[in-house]
This record gives sequence, C-alpha cells and structure tokens, in this order.
Amino acid sequence: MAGRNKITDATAALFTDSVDRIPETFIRTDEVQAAGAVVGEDETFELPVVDMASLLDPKLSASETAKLGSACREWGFFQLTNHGVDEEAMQQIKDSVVEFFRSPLEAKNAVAVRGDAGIQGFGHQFSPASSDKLDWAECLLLFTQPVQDRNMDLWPATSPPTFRHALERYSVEIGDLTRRLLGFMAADLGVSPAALLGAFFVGDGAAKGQSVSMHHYPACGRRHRDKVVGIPPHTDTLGLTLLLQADDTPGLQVRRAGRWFPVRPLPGALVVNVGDVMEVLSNGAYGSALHRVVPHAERGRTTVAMFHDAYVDGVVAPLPELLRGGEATARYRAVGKVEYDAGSAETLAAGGRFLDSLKTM
Ligand SMILES: O=C(O)CCC(=O)C(=O)O
Ligand SMILES: [Fe+2]
Repeated sequence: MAGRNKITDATAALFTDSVDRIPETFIRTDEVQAAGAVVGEDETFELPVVDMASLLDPKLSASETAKLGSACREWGFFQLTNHGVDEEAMQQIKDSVVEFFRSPLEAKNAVAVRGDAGIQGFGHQFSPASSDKLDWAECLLLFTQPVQDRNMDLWPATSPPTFRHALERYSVEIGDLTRRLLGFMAADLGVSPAALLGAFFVGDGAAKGQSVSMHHYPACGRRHRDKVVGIPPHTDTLGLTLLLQADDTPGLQVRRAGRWFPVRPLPGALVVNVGDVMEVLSNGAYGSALHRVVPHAERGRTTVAMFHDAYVDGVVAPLPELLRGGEATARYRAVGKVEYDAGSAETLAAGGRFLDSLKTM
C-alpha cells in the first residue's frame, strides 16, 4: 500500500534553513531529468481561462460553456475567474493554512498521520511502496464531507485557532461552486444536470465525498532546484479538483503533447482539473491530465486542493445517458466504487494508473 510518512525533526529543519547538502532520500535528479521538457518562460501560451460570470450571463453563457467544454476536452485543466467564492472565506482559508504550515513541527505533528486514521493527517504526500524517495513538501490531508466522515482529532484546534471554522466554511463554498460548475459541464456534455450532479451529490445536497490536501512546498534553493520533486507526475483519481494557490508562486505544471506547461496563477482565480472518475463519467470526452509540482528556488508555495468524489449507485461507470441509443459504446468498464478505491490505492502504490485497466478500447 502507498504510505504517508511523518515529517521528522531533521526534515523540518531542512525545510526551514537553506543547507548545502540534502539527504539522498530527497535527491531525484534522474526523475527530474526523465520527466521531459518544460515550456520556457519566453514562450507564449495560455492555459484555458473560464469565466464564471460569463457562464452565468445569458448573453455569454453558450460561448463560455463551449470554452469550458474545450478546456476539459483538450487540457483537462483550466483557471476559473469570477468564481463567486466568498472573498472573506477565501482569505480565511489562505491565512489559516499558511499559518498552520508556519507553526512549529510539534504543533503540526499534533495532527500527524497515524496508524489508526488511514490516509488522513499531516505528513508527506503518498510514497510508493517501492520507493525510498520523499517529496520536497508537507501535506495535511482531511476528509471534509460528508460531515460524519470528519475526524476532528486531525483538524488543528489551536494552530491556528481560526483553522476549523475557515475549513468548514471553505468546504461549503467549494461544494456550491462545484455544483454550479457541473451544471455547465452537463450542458456541454449533453446530459441532464441531474444525472451529472447526482454522481457527485446526494439528494439533500451534501457531497458524496469531499476531501482536501493542503500543501506546502518549501523553497529549495538554487542549488537543489533540479534535484527535488514537490509532487511527482500523477492524475487525480477522484471526480473534480479545485485548487487554491495562496499566492502567485508558480510550481504546478500540466502535461500536454509531451511537454510540461507551467500554470501562471491568475490573481483570485482557482485552478480546476478533471479527475479520473470524471473522465470515466464523461465516457472519455473529458480527459484527466497528468500534472506535477516543482518547488521554487527562493519562495515557499502553499496550496489547498479540494477534491470531489463521484459515482452512480455505488458504481464508477460512464453516465448511462451518454450510452443510450446511438453508436456510443462504453470506453471504460463499470467497476464498483469499493473496488475502484482499492484498485486506485494499489496502483498508486505501484506508481501506475488504475484508470488504464478500465479502458475497453
Ligand atoms: O499543489 C498543487 O499545485 C497541486 C496539488 C495536487 O496536484 C494534488 O494535491 O493532487
Ligand atoms: Fe493532483
């Protein structure tokens, strides 16, 4: 199984002070080199930008929905502007998460990953069982919805005192935004909003599953820039991801046509990406894109990635509406949600992608 390692005193010291030599476990020069070319600073390109205000404007909605659709089909990634998330809620979660990561290790380890709490808690992200390498990053992972799945023992209570309230509020805001966004994705896919929304939310409006990974990528110094990895290349295994970047420090890169495209954070925007389950639901119309994080030499970077899970009647499968009549055949075999989660965890540990085993063509 993929494990999550605790952050040790030695690692915390490494993340705080610039040092000449870093331990072997963080040195991954081969991986960095093998990962391929990054699109240069001087090259002009623009990750798709989708504007929620335009989606909601009756005059502009049709063309903006087409833009949203093409972003999900061509990139699996876009920046979302004018998303309508309450500004105070955004500021509170940013401040709380930044403050959490600034706390002393002892305070952070009060909510550390531990044997009886599964994947939740503070530590490194996932490390494949086969690897002794560690990411240049620390991560607090928590389940946020349904509310009864919360493990409050792992929600920081005092470091900082604003944390719990900020996360609760942000969880509701992102749930609402996801719901709005899915309505437009349904229109683009040509399915009823109820069908797509029903995969993500239960009747009373609660999310079937919402979780959050809060990340901090410490500055790695010029010397170590080409050796360390923030998060290795992966796709997100759930339905949809909404990413908040606490500031404009770059680091996220998206794979397209054999190269890495750096995301240049737009002020106030959220980054949205299609996960593996959404690729399956859309019967392959939308693509879940490979992405990774590269630490910055001089600046630390803090992000909040919120994930929404999705399934229909306990099964991960293409939406039935997309297969009805016509020529469409299922490009993915249906798999029980329990089997999907177990399979994802197992292939993640082996460094593979469970989604590939579901493809029928
Ligand atoms: O921090 C980021 O920019 C991306 C995080 C991410 O890819 C993830 O949590 O799956
Ligand atoms: Fe991701």
